[in-house]
Amino acid sequence: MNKTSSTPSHDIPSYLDPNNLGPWGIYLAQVDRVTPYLGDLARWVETLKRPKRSLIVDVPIELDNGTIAHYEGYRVQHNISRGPGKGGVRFHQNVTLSEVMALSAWMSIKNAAVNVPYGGAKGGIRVDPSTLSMGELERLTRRYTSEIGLIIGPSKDIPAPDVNTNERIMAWMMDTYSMNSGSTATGVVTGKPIDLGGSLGRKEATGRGVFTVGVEAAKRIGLSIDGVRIAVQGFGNVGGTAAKLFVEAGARLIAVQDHAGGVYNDQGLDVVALQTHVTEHGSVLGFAGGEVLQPEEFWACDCDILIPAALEGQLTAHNAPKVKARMVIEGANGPTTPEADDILQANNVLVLPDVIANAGGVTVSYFEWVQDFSSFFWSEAEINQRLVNIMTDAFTAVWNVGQQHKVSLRTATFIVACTRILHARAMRGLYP
Ligand SMILES: NC(=O)C1=CN([C@@H]2O[C@H](COP(=O)(O)OP(=O)(O)OC[C@H]3O[C@@H](n4cnc5c(N)ncnc54)[C@H](OP(=O)(O)O)[C@@H]3O)[C@@H](O)[C@H]2O)C=CC1
Ligand SMILES: O=C(O)CCC(=O)C(=O)O
Repeated sequence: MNKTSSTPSHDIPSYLDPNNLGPWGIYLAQVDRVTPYLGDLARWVETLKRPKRSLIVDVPIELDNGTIAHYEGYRVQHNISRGPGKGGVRFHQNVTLSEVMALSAWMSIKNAAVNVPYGGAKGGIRVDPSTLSMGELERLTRRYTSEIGLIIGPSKDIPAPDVNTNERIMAWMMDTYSMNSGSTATGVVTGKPIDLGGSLGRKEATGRGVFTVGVEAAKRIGLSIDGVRIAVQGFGNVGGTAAKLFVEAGARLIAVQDHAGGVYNDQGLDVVALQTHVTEHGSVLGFAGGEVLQPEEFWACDCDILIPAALEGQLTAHNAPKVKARMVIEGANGPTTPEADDILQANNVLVLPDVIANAGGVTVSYFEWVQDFSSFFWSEAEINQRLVNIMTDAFTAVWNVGQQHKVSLRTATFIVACTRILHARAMRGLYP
């Protein structure tokens, strides 16, 4: 190709449309906000606006009724300057390439913010897994793993659980990759069952990290956890664990909302009984220990700490003005739109952003990966203590940058993380 016909260096491929209004567009807006704080490294910022690799795969499986169904799957490695790609796999009916790109980019930021030696990646399949039998789910997982096997591996890209995926799915992924590569490769995924090289503490790690940074931030704004009123959206792995830890520390869980409905009790919901109810009935709906809460009432409920722990785009310009909480802790990835961010900041609501608040999961995933490589496993107490140390130090660094530049904690986290990523990029140079 001659020079005049080559693509200009800042031509934007259509799938990277900067006017994208979905999660990818939100991520790009967040990068734009941090760019003025990057100094000389700003010359590399375009790197953050383009995923390194985006793989779209067709995942055909035979359903139990004999028909063949095709699902679209993705694995995106946003940035691998600091180490292998790392991030979860989501099975959900609304998964899109734009969403997976944004989730992979947030993984790059998160991993750099807590300084674990990874880049950022994420994967997913557009499927409602509740419509599949166990056999269909296993076939789907195994076929997807084989399809993305081109780019994953213990030193290339290491998946983990996310929405609607769990340790059983990680076991199938590990087994499929191992069969295809001819040796048992425990380090190819994290969040595995303990008996297959999983780590103690991983299941609760994201919620524990949410709790840890919540306590740290509360200290700084003079909020006592004892008696504090919390409301949680999403009562799965992250929301359920965070709620339980806050309640154990003396907080009162007054509202919970999941996909099917909401439940409220001004005197406090019994978190253990609620978890049992969800396990038995699949939702908080119908829980006898509280009254029904309408979806629009949830965001306006009279709480001190609000924890969105479900999906992206939940706190918007529409409901952010109603928030009464003093603090929002983002257990979910991307729950707050940039407009909502501005409204919350103007209303003096402190937002602890996803890219630091929910980093506990990947931190213990890192411990799992290290333990698998060394075949030497740590006690749960040791893991939890190391997790708390990393989260506390990372949060303190972000808090100090926020104070120094008088910016939101989201922008502060991006300053810390983007500086680390782009410094690594600059040191590595461009040419093979
Ligand atoms: N698992 C992990 O280690 C990490 C997860 N995260 C993020 O945390 C969030 C939750 O993940 P996780 O807990 O693992 O997922 P789970 O699948 O365990 O739980 C998801 C929860 O969100 C609820 N939910 C789904 N859609 C909605 C909706 N539209 N409105 C209200 N509630 C809804 C689900 O309710 P229902 O069951 O009724 O559908 C369920 O309670 C995601 O954003 C994920 O990316 C971040 C870091 C690590
Ligand atoms: O544990 C991991 O590797 C990643 C978890 C994840 O997907 C996330 O933090 O959003």
